[in-house]
Amino acid sequence: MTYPFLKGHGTENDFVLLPDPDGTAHGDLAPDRMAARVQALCDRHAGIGGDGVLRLVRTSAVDPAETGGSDAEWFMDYRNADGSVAEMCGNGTRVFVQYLRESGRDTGDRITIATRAGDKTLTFDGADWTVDLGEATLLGETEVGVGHYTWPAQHVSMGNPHAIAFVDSLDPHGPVGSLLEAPDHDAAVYPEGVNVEFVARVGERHVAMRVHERGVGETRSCGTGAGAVGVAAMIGDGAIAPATYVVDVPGGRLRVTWTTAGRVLLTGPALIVAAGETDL
Ligand SMILES: N[C@@H](CCC[C@H](N)C(=O)O)C(=O)O
Repeated sequence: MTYPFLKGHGTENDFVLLPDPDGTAHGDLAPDRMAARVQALCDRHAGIGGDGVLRLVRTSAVDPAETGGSDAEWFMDYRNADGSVAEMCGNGTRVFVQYLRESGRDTGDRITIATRAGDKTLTFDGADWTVDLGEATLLGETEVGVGHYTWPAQHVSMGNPHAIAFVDSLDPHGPVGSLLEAPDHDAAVYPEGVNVEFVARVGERHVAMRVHERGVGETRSCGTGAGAVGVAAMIGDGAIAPATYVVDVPGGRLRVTWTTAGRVLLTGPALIVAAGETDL
């Protein structure tokens, strides 16, 4: 049996999109088989390839325990490439609404979708999407490590967990290395795993980052990570809200605004690049 898919990315954080409006296309799959399907779709050699899967399903077709009883029409069912379920995906939200727009399912410039981390509202300025990620929760200091190097890190939740370490250099030949393996972290602080961002200062209100994502590996971008990094950098600089920082990622450029109300806004592109049918 085949089913439709699309491929899209936001600053090269890439996703397989699975339109499943009434929740029946994959609903027969037990959780372990859905995880296997996600792994097969995301496989870069034998599958379509992606950092994760975005299943697009009407909120009314999903257990309210997962959607938080949201009134939004669409629920973003996000899964990492290893099949694990995550609370949120910042880049994924932009790609999700870009698909809604291109498919004519919702042509508005302002769209609210449900996620496991609550409703997220996105606005379109004609080129980029801005997602209101909500408030960052600052959870204190921890430590991350690569090989025999360790760094102090900020523990920030954007609905999903992040550890942010400021470093002198992001060079893969330097201490941060190739990030082929997950950085060391405190399992007591992060029992569900963590997304680790390494950040270098580039200039005034301008930083660059590399990220090792939980459930994926190193990716070309992480939207919730960029949001958390922006806030950590602003706090480090003693910046007064509202403030906007540029966050460079290997796959492009994102902008992060911290509003006077304490909300974190993430702005960047979203592209749908392919569509087809698969039997994976
Ligand atoms: N790439 C995403 C984050 C995806 C989820 C993450 N790997 C996790 O497990 O928390 C983003 O753009 O935010």
